Amino acid sequence: MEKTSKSALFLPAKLERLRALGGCTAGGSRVCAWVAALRASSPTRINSMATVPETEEQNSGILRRPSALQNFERIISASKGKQFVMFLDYDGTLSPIVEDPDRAFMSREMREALRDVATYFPTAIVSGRSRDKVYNFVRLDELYYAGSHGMDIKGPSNRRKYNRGNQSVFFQAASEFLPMIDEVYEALLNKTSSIPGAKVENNKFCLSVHFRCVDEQRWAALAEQVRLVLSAYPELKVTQGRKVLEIHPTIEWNKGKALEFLLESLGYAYSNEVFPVYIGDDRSDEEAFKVLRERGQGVGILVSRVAKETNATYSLKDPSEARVKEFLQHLVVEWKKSLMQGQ
Ligand SMILES: O=P(O)(O)OC[C@H]1O[C@H](O[C@H]2O[C@H](CO)[C@@H](O)[C@H](O)[C@H]2O)[C@H](O)[C@@H](O)[C@@H]1O
Repeated sequence: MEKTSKSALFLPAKLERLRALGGCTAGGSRVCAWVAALRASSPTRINSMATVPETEEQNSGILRRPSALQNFERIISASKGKQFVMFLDYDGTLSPIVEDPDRAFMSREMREALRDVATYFPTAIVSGRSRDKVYNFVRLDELYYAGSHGMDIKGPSNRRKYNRGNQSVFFQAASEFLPMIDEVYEALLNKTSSIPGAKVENNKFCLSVHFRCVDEQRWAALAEQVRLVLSAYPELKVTQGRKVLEIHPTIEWNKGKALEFLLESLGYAYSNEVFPVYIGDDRSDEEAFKVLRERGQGVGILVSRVAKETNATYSLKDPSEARVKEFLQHLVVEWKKSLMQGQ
């Protein structure tokens, strides 16, 4: 009698699991891996309006980082005598995650908190969005903006208070990729137009393919279109965000490099007098957390409802907006207090 191997016995169950992963039965392991990562990236949608909160159990075994709010005093005492520099991600950190990326507005209160922070500390937004788009949401001229995952950086035009080099800050890491990104954008628009809910966003030096409003059974089909289009562009790579595939040039540049670039522009490249704080919710923010960890400077703060593997030191729990705003407000109050005590 022919012997059935152990792996063959498991095959139907394995296929069933793959099917459950967004209709992932074709397209190879790359597409299935993307779909699996997308499923894990954000709360599951049960209808067009509601989300199911993820639970701690989903990530059992991973310990949540201590709360940045509960450890506020500790952060302040570590920063004594140093210059705070604030770095903030946009989506999911300063604005809530919503279904339509064009409507991810920041609240008036958050804008106020951000404006206050930027009055006292150099402050940068580091986002996957294009620089123009993120500026249009935030609309504060006194900030530094690093769009396209840090590949497009511009400092404030109207103020050089913190810029010790006193030069205006402007840097684009991937200009030569612009025509290619535009070409791939058109191809993706064309190839994904028949998939209901699919959205392709042009973020200038990178692209986002949104899965949030696509039926999960069609996720593999959408991911397969991305794979097919990109097979002609080995110069581009794909990373996963919150129900989004992000397409970037394969260059050694990311949010961590942008953080280093900005610290250098501010005159803090090799300084011990600086205390950078980076707050973000996404995989792409991990590069920046890692840089802080390696420099042994400042703190990375992960915004997340659940415990996750992270290079951040602290965390802020959802609702992200409320917690991030509270943290920024605390910082300003504490700073004003220290100024008064110093007088
Ligand atoms: O680096 P970020 O500022 O966090 O940008 C990352 C991506 O954010 C946006 O997508 C995410 O937020 C959308 C609005 O809430 C949501 O609909 C989407 O599902 C999320 O992935 C943005 O639209 C992308 O282009 C960015 O890459």
